[in-house]
Amino acid sequence: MLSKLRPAVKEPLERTASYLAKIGLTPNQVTLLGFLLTLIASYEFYLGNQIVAGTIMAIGSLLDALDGALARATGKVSRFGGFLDSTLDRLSDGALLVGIALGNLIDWRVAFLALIGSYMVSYARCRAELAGSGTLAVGIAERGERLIIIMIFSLINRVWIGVYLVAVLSWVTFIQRVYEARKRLQ
Ligand SMILES: CC(C)CCC[C@@H](C)CCC[C@@H](C)CCC[C@@H](C)CCOC[C@@H](COP(=O)(O)OP(=O)(O)OC[C@H]1O[C@@H](n2ccc(N)nc2=O)[C@H](O)[C@@H]1O)OCC[C@H](C)CCC[C@H](C)CCC[C@H](C)CCCC(C)C
Ligand SMILES: O=P([O-])([O-])O[C@@H]1[C@@H](O)[C@H](O)[C@@H](O)[C@H](O)[C@@H]1O
Ligand SMILES: [Mg+2]
Ligand SMILES: [Mg+2]
Repeated sequence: MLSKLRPAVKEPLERTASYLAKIGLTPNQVTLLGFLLTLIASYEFYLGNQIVAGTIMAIGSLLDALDGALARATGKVSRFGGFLDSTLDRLSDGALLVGIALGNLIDWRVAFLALIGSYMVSYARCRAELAGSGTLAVGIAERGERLIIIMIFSLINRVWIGVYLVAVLSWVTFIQRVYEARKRLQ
């Protein structure tokens, strides 16, 4: 869903990316910086500081949109950069939910369901694309949506609602992707 917004936010992202280029940052550095901020946000969840965590998470996630924009704007797109971006996304998804669960902000079993659901969404896309489906950016709760849900509910000190929603919507998205993959890979 949110990935359809890409063309609409291309220009402000490019402008911000050109600023990052000016201060000498490389795409991989931006990827790592975003990851580091997400780890700090996870620790803040563990401490129970949901609003601080949600705010840091927003900045970290924004950097995730900016690393690719920077790579494209400066001709520094690399296969390793794409690999690093996606791999650190998985670690970030895990760290956030572990931080929320260890901070006792949610029943750990719900966090567990949300985590496996999120991983299945990403894995289904990756595996289907490898099998030749073409870009499988489909479903109600792609990564951008899942992050925004967690952010919004953290900012109102109700992250548990966000995790419940992700636990349900990620599995719905996984099923949507399985159906779509079945259609495309016949
Ligand atoms: C509470 C406040 C105080 C906090 C302040 C923060 C605020 C300034 C902004 C808060 C916005 C917040 C809601 C942001 C949430 C954004 C979040 C949902 C974004 C999620 O990210 C997913 C995003 C990116 O996905 P990918 O990583 O897959 O894509 P790319 O990185 O573009 O490309 C990958 C591709 O690039 C190559 N590559 C990558 C890295 C690398 N090291 N090397 C490489 O070569 C390689 O080819 C890879 O394969 O998903 C995108 C979906 C969509 C675009 C989401 C749009 C949301 C948007 C960001 C919202 C903000 C818009 C706003 C108008 C921007 C203003 C900028 C501002 C700073 C002025
Ligand atoms: O598949 P998903 O979790 O909705 O979302 C994500 C993709 O949109 C993104 O392009 C990729 O870099 C991520 O690692 C992740 O796979
Ligand atoms: Mg990125
Ligand atoms: Mg990323």
